[in-house]
Amino acid sequence: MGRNILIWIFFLLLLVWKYIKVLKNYIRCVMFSAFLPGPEGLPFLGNILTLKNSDRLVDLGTNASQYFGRIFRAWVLFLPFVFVYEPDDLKIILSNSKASEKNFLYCIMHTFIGDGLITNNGGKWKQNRRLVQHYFQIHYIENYFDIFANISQEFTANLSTKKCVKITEFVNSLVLNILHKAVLGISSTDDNPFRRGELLILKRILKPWLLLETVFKHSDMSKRERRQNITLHQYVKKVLNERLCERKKKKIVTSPSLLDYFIELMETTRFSEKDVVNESVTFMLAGQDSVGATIAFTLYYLAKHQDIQEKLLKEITDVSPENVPYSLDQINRMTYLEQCIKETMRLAPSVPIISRVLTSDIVLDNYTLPAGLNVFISPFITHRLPHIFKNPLNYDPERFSSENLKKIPSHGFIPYSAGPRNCIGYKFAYLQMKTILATLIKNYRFKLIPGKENLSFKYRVTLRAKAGIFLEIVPRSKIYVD
Ligand code: HEM
Repeated sequence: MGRNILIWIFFLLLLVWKYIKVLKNYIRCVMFSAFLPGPEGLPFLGNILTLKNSDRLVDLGTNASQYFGRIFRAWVLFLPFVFVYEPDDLKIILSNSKASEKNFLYCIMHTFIGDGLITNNGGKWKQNRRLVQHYFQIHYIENYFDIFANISQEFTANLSTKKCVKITEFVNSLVLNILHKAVLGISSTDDNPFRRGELLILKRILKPWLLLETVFKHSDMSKRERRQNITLHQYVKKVLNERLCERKKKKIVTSPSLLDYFIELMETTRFSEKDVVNESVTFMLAGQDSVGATIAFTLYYLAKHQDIQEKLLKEITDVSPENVPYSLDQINRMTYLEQCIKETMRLAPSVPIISRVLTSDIVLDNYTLPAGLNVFISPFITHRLPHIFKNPLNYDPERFSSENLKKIPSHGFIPYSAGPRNCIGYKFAYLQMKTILATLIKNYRFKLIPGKENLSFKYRVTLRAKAGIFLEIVPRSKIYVD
């Protein structure tokens, strides 16, 4: 009896100690943030309403360093968030995975995405990242080239030339078809559930009582997200089961998909069947809007800057003068195309913000950030710092020529984040985006439409064009089809 009481007291003290530590950290974060500059907020709500105002967000993102200096804070209710955007500071935070982890905002995504590399922390993330990383080496990625090239060509051949095409819709459909084939090894259909997914993270922050898991799980929003999550997981599980049946029948897979590699891991390592499904869903979602938005934004900037589009066309036709499908080597030689994509990702990074919580104090040049602090890292802000990129609002692919590239400081260009939790799919994304854009630009000229010349952003988890992007498409010559 006496021993039981002692054990209870021990656990109680442990609990009290844990909460005292959390409280102590919270008070340190509030004290630290209270003295930082930042946008004006409302009592109690803080800066929540700013999240609804895309124009204000773009203004803050473009002028942060002029308004606030090196770092600034924003409040979501009583929680402070600190924005860090100078390359030297980012290097310290992003390269030290022991000092920072993904924070509670990624738990919000969990209901929809489920477990996977994006949402996991700790040992599970470490194990799966190490196993999956192997299949993202360039020689594996290059195996997908035929999928990228064939589907791009098929879509380009069927692109109707109209005075006004909603380019965002066209590109998203093209990217989803490619992902289906490359990740799941099947062709996409019109009713596949990945066409309908929606992350409700922003809507949830705008109704902050829904940030409490106990309240959220009874809401319609939560039910909708859980239904979507179940549908996506069931869909992938069905594809996996069919694939496993084919393997039992010893059907030979000529061009393996990512799912085939995951099955290989399942058969040889601790990667479980659940991991196969979770990671496949994660990769299907991670590779969709990010790539789609970058391609659509690039076409917009090329339509706006006809001289740059002409220069790019010259590179494409110099490398590939014949009207025949590209080879991998030709795509790899298109360096100006890569510069154009990078310049798009500088001005319009499709992941405009990522977030971390500090697990220990971090010393920067002028500040010590306290443990427990929620930090926002915004490629959108960093890429618009005028002391890193002169005339930051100008679209100029020359910034990424081999000569000028050396002048960009480490962590000055971070569209894929950096450090151990950087984007695992970035080589996949570059090759895919280059192949799609080279196919489109060789066959069509893209032009702005009078009255729809302006691009205004809206922030979701990915950056989007407010009302979509509409362009005029003019055929260059008769298109080639196999
Ligand atoms: C233009 C295209 C893309 C951009 C700009 C992009 C950007 C990013 C960024 C910024 C992160 C870090 C997120 C964070 O720390 O919160 C990330 C992570 C990730 N990305 Fe991408 N991404 C792109 C394409 C892709 C593609 C094509 C795939 C897969 C096929 C992919 C898979 C992932 C995964 C699995 C992670 C989580 C990695 C980890 O934490 O270990 N991404 N991406």
